[in-house]
Amino acid sequence: MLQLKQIYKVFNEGSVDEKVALNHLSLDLNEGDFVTVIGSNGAGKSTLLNAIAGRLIPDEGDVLIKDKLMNHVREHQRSRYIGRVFQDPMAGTSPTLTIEENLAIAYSRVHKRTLKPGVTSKRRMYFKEQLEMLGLGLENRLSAKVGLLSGGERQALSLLMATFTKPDILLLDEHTAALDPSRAELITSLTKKLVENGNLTTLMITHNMQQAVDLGNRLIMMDKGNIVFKAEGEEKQGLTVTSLLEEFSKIKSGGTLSDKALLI
Ligand SMILES: Nc1ncnc2c1ncn2[C@@H]1O[C@H](COP(=O)(O)OP(=O)(O)OP(=O)(O)O)[C@@H](O)[C@H]1O
Repeated sequence: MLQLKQIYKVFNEGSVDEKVALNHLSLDLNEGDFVTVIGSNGAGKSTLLNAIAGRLIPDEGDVLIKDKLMNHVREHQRSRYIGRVFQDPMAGTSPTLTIEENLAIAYSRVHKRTLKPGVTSKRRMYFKEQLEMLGLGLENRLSAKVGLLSGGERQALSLLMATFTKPDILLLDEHTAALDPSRAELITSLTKKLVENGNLTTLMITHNMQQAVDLGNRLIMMDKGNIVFKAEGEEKQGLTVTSLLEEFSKIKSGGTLSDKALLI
């Protein structure tokens, strides 16, 4: 479903600030793979998601979605294939538009040919059904301006907007990190449900080791722009926070390791 071949990205090349953010990274995801992505600050996690989404173009390497080369497909064109949720709950929705209008925009991004002015009653029913899955009562507030929603409600709506069109790839960029613990838990369980229901191929960056262990069927750990540890299948299921920290410790050649090295 997604192939990354030898992706290389350097920032500020030739200057004292030169930084290799992605160092010939390769990754192959099958349909329905749910990969949690961990790694310390500056490891290249967000750059990886930006390269997939087309927000930045790698200096070298290929990005393929469903065997189609994406290197020259711009970010707004790739949004047909890719759903993305950011850390900031304000980032994925328009506050001055209603819940229904926000959903209509997300819908039309994918169903371009079916775009009609206004929201038809059939489509409104569909939006209501989708909102019901969130369990937050938003299906009864279709005409409410999104700016009036709480951070958690807004992030749930962003998640729904990124998933209900069944994108080929779902990118989650620390999407629970800015929420209080109970809301973060809600968004985590919604993520699990929506990804499983849609069998969505997903990459989720997190600094929460427990979340990285609990969610998904694969895990990758990044360091210095490349993948330094990966687990899948039974190995992934058997991972614990302690075993992950031990792996990281080994990779960092025996340095004293605290949770902080990965969490911060
Ligand atoms: N636009 C940019 N210009 C210059 N340097 C950048 C840019 N974007 C990222 N970098 C650098 O590339 C490296 C990788 O950054 P990236 O944001 O991908 O890391 P990350 O693993 O997502 O980190 P964090 O967990 O802190 O979000 C960092 O050293 C960062 O400073």
